[in-house]
Amino acid sequence: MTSTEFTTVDSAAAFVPAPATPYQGDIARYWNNEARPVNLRLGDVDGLYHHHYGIGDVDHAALGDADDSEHEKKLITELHRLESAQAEVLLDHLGSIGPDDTLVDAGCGRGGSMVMAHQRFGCKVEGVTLSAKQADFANQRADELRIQDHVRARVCNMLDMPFETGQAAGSWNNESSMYVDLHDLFSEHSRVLEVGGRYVTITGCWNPRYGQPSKWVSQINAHFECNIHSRREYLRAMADNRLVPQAIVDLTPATLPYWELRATSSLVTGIEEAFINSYKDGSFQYVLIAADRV
Ligand SMILES: C[S@@+](CC[C@H](N)C(=O)[O-])C[C@H]1O[C@@H](n2cnc3c(N)ncnc32)[C@H](O)[C@@H]1O
Ligand SMILES: CC(C)=CCC/C(C)=C/COP(=O)(O)OP(=O)(O)O
Ligand SMILES: [Mg+2]
Repeated sequence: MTSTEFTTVDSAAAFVPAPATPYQGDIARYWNNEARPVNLRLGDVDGLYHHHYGIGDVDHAALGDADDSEHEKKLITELHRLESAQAEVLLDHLGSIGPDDTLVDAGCGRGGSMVMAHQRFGCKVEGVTLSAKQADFANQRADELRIQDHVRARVCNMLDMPFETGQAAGSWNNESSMYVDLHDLFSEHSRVLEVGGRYVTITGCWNPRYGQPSKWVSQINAHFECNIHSRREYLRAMADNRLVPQAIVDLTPATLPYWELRATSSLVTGIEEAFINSYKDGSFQYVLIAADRV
């Protein structure tokens, strides 16, 4: 076998299943083509590549003066620090996970959260994404870190995961639940989680108190080809699928500093205004929900 054949066989792209729906085909294409500097340059800071947003206060001392020649580099490092802080908070809510446990990252992107989970708990982490490019990227990072026996991404639909019933001690969606029907999603998490297992999501959701999705929420949906759900829909779909919330944390005030900082950077993508305005007018919320599988 030539080295080229090895590359093909080892690549997640060699095993790409047909998309379950035309929409999922669109989403696979979207993430296969994604290469925004706001994601790649932040990931280059320490090799943890995220496709989620940040939380926490900005460290203005670390940023230095705006006319400092290193300012942009410091700003990128700071945005990345806030994105990793977000993943740490998600992992904090998984409860006690041991090295013999398996975790499932549903919609794992380039795998940054999976690496962090393995580094924290020593456990196995299985990720799924629709994008072969993302799965290859995540698996290459795992190889480079020599944790490929514990961290693995594959191309598959999170609504139909190749894991056994009750196999996972914990599972999560980090900004990936707005691509699927929530009843279907929580039914599948409920299946793969052991009884007593923990599910965690961090997500943007529209606020039922606002009434309907605001124009900013509609703009975010159009930008990412996703379908943001309401907070009420999350709670209802969990209740219908044996997932009992133990913590509901409104992270909206904690994520605003990230967005306000990002809006000043050279890496803006044009979606910053929609996030800032919808968080400020109360139509959109950044929320963590941790639930027990009962
Ligand atoms: C915004 S990214 C989040 C990535 C990752 N959770 C993170 O925090 O970096 C959304 C991810 O959801 C995945 N996704 C969307 N719909 C999916 C589905 N039906 N099955 C599996 N993955 C899906 C995409 O492929 C992408 O990896
Ligand atoms: C909170 C909500 C509604 C999220 C939608 C899902 C999404 C696209 C998350 C960030 O991905 P990214 O890191 O690739 O986006 P960006 O390029 O804007 O940083
Ligand atoms: Mg990003």
